[in-house]
Amino acid sequence: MIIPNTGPVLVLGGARSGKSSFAEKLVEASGLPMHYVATGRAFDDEMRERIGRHQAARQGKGWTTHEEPLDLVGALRHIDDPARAILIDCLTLWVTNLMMEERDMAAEFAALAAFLSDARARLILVSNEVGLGIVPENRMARDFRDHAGRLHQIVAEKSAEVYFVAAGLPLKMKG
Ligand SMILES: Nc1nc2c(ncn2[C@@H]2O[C@H](COP(=O)(O)OP(=O)(O)OP(=O)(O)O)[C@@H](O)[C@H]2O)c(=O)[nH]1
Repeated sequence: MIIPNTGPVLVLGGARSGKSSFAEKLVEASGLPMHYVATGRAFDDEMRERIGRHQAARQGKGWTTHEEPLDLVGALRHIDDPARAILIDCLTLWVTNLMMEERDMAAEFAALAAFLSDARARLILVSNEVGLGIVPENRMARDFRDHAGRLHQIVAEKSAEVYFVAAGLPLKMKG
């Protein structure tokens, strides 16, 4: 059975909260061909190892992987199709990559919002909720937290469903 696509789904959570596996289950339950858009970059051995583990976990399950650290909207437009389910993992790494390249954050977020308004594929977007702790000591970390918070509000507004995952348990916040 194919569940109707009512609009994008945003899955938020902390590190190791189980948000990615919850999001993967939503995509698998769609019954549609599954596309994984990774924004992560292998900067060091630890990240290479992590990415390798994720790739191994998806192996043989029918996922098609796309790696796009910066032009997320371009990559999504390229594969947007009503007969596909697309998992975007994750928005906070995209924010990190945009900041590293000193991109215009407001313009990038507006482009994503515009895409979400008319996207045809079933979209599941994963992101880290990073705003719950104490105020970060350095300026860059504070800017990152603020960009992520703004982006989450923009994406949540465009989403049909929003979940917050903690301890492997999803809490539905919208939809
Ligand atoms: N470049 C690239 N990155 C990938 C690939 N698969 C996964 N990743 C990245 O790995 C990241 C997730 O890594 P983790 O830190 O292990 O997971 P997490 O999101 O903190 O953990 P959970 O809360 O359990 O989901 C994602 O945000 C992806 O961008 C891939 O095939 N290529």
